[in-house]
Amino acid sequence: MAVTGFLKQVKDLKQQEVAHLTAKVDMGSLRALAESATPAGNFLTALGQSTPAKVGIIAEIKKASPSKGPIRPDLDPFEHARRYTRGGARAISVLTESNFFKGSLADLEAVRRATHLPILRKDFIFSEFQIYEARVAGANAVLLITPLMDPGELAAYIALAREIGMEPLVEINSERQFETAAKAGATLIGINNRNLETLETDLKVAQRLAPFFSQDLIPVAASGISARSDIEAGIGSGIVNFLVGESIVRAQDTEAFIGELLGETDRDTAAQTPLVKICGLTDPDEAVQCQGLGADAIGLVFYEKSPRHLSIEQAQKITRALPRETITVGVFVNADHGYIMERVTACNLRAVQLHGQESPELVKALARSGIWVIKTLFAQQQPGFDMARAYEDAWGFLVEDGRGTLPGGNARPWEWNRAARMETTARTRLILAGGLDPDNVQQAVNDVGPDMVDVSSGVERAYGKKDLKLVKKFIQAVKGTAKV
Ligand SMILES: O=P(O)(O)OC[C@@H](O)[C@@H](O)c1c[nH]c2ccccc12
Repeated sequence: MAVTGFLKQVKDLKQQEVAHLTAKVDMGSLRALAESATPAGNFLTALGQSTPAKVGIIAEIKKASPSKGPIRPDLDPFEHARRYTRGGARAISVLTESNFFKGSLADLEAVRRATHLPILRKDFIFSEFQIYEARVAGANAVLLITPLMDPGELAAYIALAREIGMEPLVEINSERQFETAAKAGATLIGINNRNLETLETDLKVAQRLAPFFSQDLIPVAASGISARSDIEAGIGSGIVNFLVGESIVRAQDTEAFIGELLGETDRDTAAQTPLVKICGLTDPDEAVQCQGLGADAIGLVFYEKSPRHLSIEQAQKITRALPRETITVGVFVNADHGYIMERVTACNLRAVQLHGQESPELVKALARSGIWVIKTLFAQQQPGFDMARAYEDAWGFLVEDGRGTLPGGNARPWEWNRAARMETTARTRLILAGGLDPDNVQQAVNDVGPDMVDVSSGVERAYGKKDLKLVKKFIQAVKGTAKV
């Protein structure tokens, strides 16, 4: 498709860049790598959950732009992604284009380490190479810009992205482009208020095009959104997902600004619903059912003295049965690096939970390989809550009492709110555990405000066997609803 203005300029430049890169790679092995990548999160599912009362904000990492020049050149993608996550963003968009937007794939990789939210790679994509590359770096979605390619190519790239586990966000700026995108098979369609040829922004574009969308298509409004009133105008025309770049990046208080866009008046009551981790599963069917009920994370115990201990083969059966977006967590007690990594690799684990006296060095070494490390800190045992600073590489802290006979899963409630007072450096995630059950979890969540709650015995009928009715009741108590 012939393009003009800025779009032509980028297209020419990027085509050369991509030709140069693809000359050097073996596309077959890159595709194999992309197919085996299983980043957490599902972009389509996440956006599908938005409603007029709870809109989805896709917060963008954008250091500079062609129309504005530098926006925030020193932006740290890792720290910013954490702020977006805490503030309640639904997904994160990362501009990886380097010439005009000063982004990189390394930025996307840093965001991947920082969050469990789904990630969109924003770039000027016109080759399968860039789609594979996005997946390998940890993306759950890629941007495809309709006027940048022929309708046939667009359809092929949409299919390719889905084949390797990503959902494309297909961008349009006119009625004609909408027709092309819909015919090519797009589900998520980004209405860019900014015309990429002239770089002019007009918020009315999304409102004008939204009425064309049928029920099975999801519109996402993008560009120029800077206030709650812009979101409300979008809601008025049937849009419930919004992509926001510059104004979020420039905000003084990122979390508060996202809260404003979401229409939250009281940050405390609007705090994010915690994720739910069901721990100590031993059966693939049960694990799949827990996931189906809304469990975000599944814990697999690799500790021989535990009644819920799994062999590598048993654990593989469970992780292979689960959908890609499930956060699979291997639980270890005083195991060494080799023992842990063998299981991470064989079972394709997303995270590890270290439930003994593991050293800060081990946490650091594991975190370096891109695994999310959850370190357990105990109220009544070492390492205590005062050790948080020493474990600064941890993705999160699981807080437990530590009095029971087993290292975990003792079904004993404790003074949870001691954890709420815990001091951490760059607020690492807080995962509340120990004695939680369907009857007490709501109170515990209100008292502590954790990022995740963890339960094992509280939803069991026997060691390692979950009572699905209790699992459902537990998830309902945390999230207000459970899936059916
Ligand atoms: O910073 P804004 O005005 O909130 O815009 C964000 C986003 O829509 C914009 O970055 C964008 C939309 N489509 C693109 C395509 C390429 C590069 C960038 C974009």
